[in-house]
Amino acid sequence: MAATADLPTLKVALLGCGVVGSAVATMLVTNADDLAARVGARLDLIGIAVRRPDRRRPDVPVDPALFTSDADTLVRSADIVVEVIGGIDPARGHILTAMEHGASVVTANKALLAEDGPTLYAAAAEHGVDLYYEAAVAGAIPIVRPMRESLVGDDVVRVLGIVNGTTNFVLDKMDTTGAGFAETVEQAQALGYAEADPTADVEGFDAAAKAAILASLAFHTRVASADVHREGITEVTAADVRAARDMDAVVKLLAICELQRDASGTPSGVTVRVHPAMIDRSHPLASVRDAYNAVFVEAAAAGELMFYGKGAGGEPTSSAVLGDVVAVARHRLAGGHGPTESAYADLPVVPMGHAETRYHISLAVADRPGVLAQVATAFADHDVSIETVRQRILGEGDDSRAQLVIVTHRAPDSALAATVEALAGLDTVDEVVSWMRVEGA
Ligand SMILES: NC(=O)c1ccc[n+]([C@@H]2O[C@H](COP(=O)([O-])OP(=O)(O)OC[C@H]3O[C@@H](n4cnc5c(N)ncnc54)[C@H](O)[C@@H]3O)[C@@H](O)[C@H]2O)c1
Ligand SMILES: N[C@@H](CCO)C(=O)O
Ligand code: NA
Repeated sequence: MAATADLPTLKVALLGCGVVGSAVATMLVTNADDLAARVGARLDLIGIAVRRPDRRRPDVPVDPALFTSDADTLVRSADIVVEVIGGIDPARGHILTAMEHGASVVTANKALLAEDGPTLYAAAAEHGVDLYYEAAVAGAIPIVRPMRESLVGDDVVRVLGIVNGTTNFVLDKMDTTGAGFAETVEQAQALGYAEADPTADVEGFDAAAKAAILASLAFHTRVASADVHREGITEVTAADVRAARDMDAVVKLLAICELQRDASGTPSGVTVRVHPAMIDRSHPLASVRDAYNAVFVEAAAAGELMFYGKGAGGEPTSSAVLGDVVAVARHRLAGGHGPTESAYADLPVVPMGHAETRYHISLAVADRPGVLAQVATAFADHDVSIETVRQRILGEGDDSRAQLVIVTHRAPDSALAATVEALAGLDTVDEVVSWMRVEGA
């Protein structure tokens, strides 16, 4: 390797030394020569801000004197600040201070970007620095840079993502073992996938933040976490998973970002939602197993693309962070900048009721003449067109019951909700056993 000792130096400050931060620090130190050769400058780790600087960290091969509890002072003297503390504050304040003092920022903080990304972008533009965040969506998988750069000449029309590893692990295990939700979450915790408090994952908050970031990038508009329709996986039952199997589908927690157009074909809004959905086993996303992530993108000219890999874990996530560090370091040396915020389209986020998809509905009904006609009328009354109906007779005689499984054509979510309410009110319907959206067609 060519000597790198004489190269110029860029000062890197690391904020946070947890799962991601410790892997980033390790890579910065152990790969120092290669990184220097790739950047054209040595990346000098000048400090690591943590809550408890005195704690021993034998796994992190750095000089213990680098640890400090004073993040505010540290960021003022850096060229590049890597923020892997997480959460909104104080991470936001440190990033803004860093930018004010001329540092480019690399962050993995999806929560902050999805809550207040425009403030960070504005500060980066004001101070002429970079804001990079590949690790914030789907960990190691390159998806932010493809959306911001590779696909920016095309028109993205839809993004379907499995962007949370914990929930994918749980749903995959429910599918392969037939087990219920609670016992599968316990297994995920035992294996270290799910946190002790798995709320952010299983209730879809983590996926919703990633969906907001993806939608903003895909459609050149601002979408925040609060704009995302969010349903988690806590209500998914073993029966739902079996019902999906019966129609050769699998249940996934999907992040779905779609462009809506008016009658003239002009983009008129976006829908952004996170919820469990059935997806046909022939769809590429159905093959995403265990805790893996994948993002399926449909673009006008490129057609369909899928990005697949590890969405979490210290080392995989640090790969994305280091890629960003090299990119912003190169810009500093060459005197250029990466992309700024692109929100010119300024599209409204349309309410969930306007989102259109297909639905799987399972009903317990009486087995007598006219039942099917009544059920079909409830769908027709709400302009929801039925694609398939399957009936299974349960029991015999006057009191025999039937299970009806109906799959619809595409319909607005509000129409489906009204149909389900009408079905529940029919005297021939014992119960709307379950309903779930069907995606990917
Ligand atoms: N863990 C993953 O797999 C993963 C994947 C993608 C993105 N991320 C994101 O990376 C970020 C970090 O995640 P993590 O899993 O490493 O978290 P973590 O909890 O393991 O680490 C957080 C670190 O920040 C430190 N910290 C907290 N508050 C601080 C403060 N006020 N000042 C200084 N240090 C402080 C903690 O001491 C700890 O060292 C989060 O934004 C997370 O969403 C994590
Ligand atoms: N908790 C997340 C990883 C960090 O985004 C997951 O399970 O995918
Ligand atoms: Na990524």
